Amino acid sequence: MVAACKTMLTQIYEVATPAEAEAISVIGVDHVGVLVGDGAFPRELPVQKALAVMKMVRAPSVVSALFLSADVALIERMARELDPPIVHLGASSELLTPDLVVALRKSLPKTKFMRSVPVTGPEAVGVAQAYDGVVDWILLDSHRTGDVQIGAQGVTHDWSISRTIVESVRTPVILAGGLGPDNVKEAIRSVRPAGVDSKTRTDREGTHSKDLRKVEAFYRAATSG
Ligand SMILES: O=C(O)c1ccccc1NCC(=O)[C@H](O)[C@H](O)COP(=O)(O)O
Repeated sequence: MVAACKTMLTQIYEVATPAEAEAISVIGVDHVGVLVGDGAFPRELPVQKALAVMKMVRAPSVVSALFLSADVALIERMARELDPPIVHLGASSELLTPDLVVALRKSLPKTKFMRSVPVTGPEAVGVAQAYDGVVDWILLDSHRTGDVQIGAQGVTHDWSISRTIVESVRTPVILAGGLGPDNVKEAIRSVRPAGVDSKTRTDREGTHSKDLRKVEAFYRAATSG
């Protein structure tokens, strides 16, 4: 029997249907990631659809509501309507700065916050440090130059930079970017994050719907010692 490593946090995006939400929480994934917004980005769920997905998440799993928008008023309004335990901010670094995140936190005091940080080079260390103590989790992700949002690239980045960040901040770090069942153990060994995230490599090939066998394999690989 494989011993479970209960301390490794797991997070799966993007969960877009009530059935996926229920199944993924039953697997034991800690954070069930739902992409929400006003439709400015592809596949964003509006409030009513997101609520139907969130309703099916079984405790102790919780919902992480991802906003790719940098429109703070929109994020605040939708977060009030959804009331998710976690708001995940995925707008690019230039568009959504730490001072705006601090202001958002003040207006949503009961909500936990996660901030994506693009790991594009050594400058990512300073970007991550600017969020240290500002958010509850820092998510280190791959980024395509010019994108106004961070992530969903399906590719890994330089894990040595991510390791440096893990060693230089106190805030728990979740590693994302090109992770799947086959490389998550190596990623954990290399970076030593508090948690791991997967989107593309736990999708059904060529789609944005989840492959539950891949999700379960990812979860098992991440949490077995
Ligand atoms: O979940 C999405 O659909 C999404 C879309 C656009 C940007 C980010 C998105 N998700 C945020 C995450 O935290 C992802 O899970 C992360 O970017 C990992 O992506 P991948 O490299 O595809 O595993």
